[in-house]
Amino acid sequence: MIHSRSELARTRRVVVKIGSSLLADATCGIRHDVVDRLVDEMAAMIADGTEVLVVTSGSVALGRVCLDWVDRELTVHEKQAAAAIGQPRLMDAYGKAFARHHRTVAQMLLTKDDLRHRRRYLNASNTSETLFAAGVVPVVNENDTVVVTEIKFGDNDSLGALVSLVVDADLLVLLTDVDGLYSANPATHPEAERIAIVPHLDERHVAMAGDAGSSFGTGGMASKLTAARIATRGGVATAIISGKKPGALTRLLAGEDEGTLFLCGTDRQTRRKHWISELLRPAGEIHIDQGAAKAVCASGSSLLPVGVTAVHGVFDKGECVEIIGPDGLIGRGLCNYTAEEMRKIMGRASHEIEAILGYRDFTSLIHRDNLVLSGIAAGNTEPLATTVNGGE
Ligand SMILES: Nc1ncnc2c1ncn2[C@@H]1O[C@H](COP(=O)(O)OP(=O)(O)O)[C@@H](O)[C@H]1O
Ligand SMILES: N[C@@H](CCC(=O)OP(=O)(O)O)C(=O)O
Repeated sequence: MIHSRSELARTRRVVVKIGSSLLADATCGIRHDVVDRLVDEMAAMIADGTEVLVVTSGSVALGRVCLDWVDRELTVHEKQAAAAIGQPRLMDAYGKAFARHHRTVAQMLLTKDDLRHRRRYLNASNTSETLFAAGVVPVVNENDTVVVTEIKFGDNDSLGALVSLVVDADLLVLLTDVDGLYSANPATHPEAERIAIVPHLDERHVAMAGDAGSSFGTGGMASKLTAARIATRGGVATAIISGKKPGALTRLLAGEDEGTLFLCGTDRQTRRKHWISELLRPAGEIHIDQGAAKAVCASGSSLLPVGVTAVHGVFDKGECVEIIGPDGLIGRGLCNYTAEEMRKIMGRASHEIEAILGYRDFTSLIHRDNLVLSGIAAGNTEPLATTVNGGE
């Protein structure tokens, strides 16, 4: 895990997210000069032994330029159509730019829904491992043509953060048109100052973030901070740097003072727990009494039926539920029994499960390996992340 700038020189695997504001030009479409320059830097990093995965934006922006749909708001379907036009152009640009360095690129189009399913999450992970092993550069974007509101990533910053967890990167770099987080939006506050290092991302930093600076960007600085929080909590340091400054990426990885570096929290969750806390949508609630809350929070125990006072919702085995204690949300976890079964065994001792249900696969309702405490229950002040980018 990276805890200082000097450790960046040891980066083994990096996810580089490139924003639309860098790649798209309202008159000529894709900025080949920018793609070529960034690819040159990434190819040099790969040659030095660092594995690179690119998360790229720009398909919608490029499609808009192509269709001359630049000066108006687009409907969701128009954005999807624009993405279908822009995406092959993007891949063509990366393919040609990396080919100059004798590198092959591979396209991976993902949706958040893909990553919610454990098997698909692991498939995405295995595919990228295979590509890394073959020396190929994976280029990821959201699968814009198939997403609808409930499965859409807030933006590609969050996609970059989630992908950095999927591939177990050491570093996520968000390349944009500004060289880091400033004390206020520099587009409107020229006196704002760059924040060089953020040891612990908190509400003060969120309050500094404003909207997108260009007509092609989405989410602005706020979405980059959401991404930094997701990644750093999962043990992936995150940097926001300017993609407009030649050599900035190279200097960052050499440990020099570029952009803003967000250090990893000390409370790294396992990848599985991070998947539970960041990606899954709770299907119900389990209410527990004080004794169970204490066992789960203070002793890290599995949740047993004896401490459960109520079960709300309809859910299957393996689904994610929220755990509510007498003082509020405690955490979330994956269920070993269905909601209907849980209602039958709640308040009862584990040895009674078989007599009540006719079988007993587990003594607990939620095993501690599948249970993630919320910030306060876990002993820190950050609230539990329930959704990416506050959406859904
Ligand atoms: N506190 C801040 N510090 C730096 N940039 C900020 C801040 N608040 C808002 N911004 C804006 O965020 C923009 C970058 O976000 P965005 O346009 O969505 O980029 P991208 O397309 O690269 O994802 C910057 O151009 C800047 O105007
Ligand atoms: N998947 C979309 C990403 C849109 C997006 O998040 O843009 P940005 O804020 O520039 O990273 C596209 O390729 O246009």
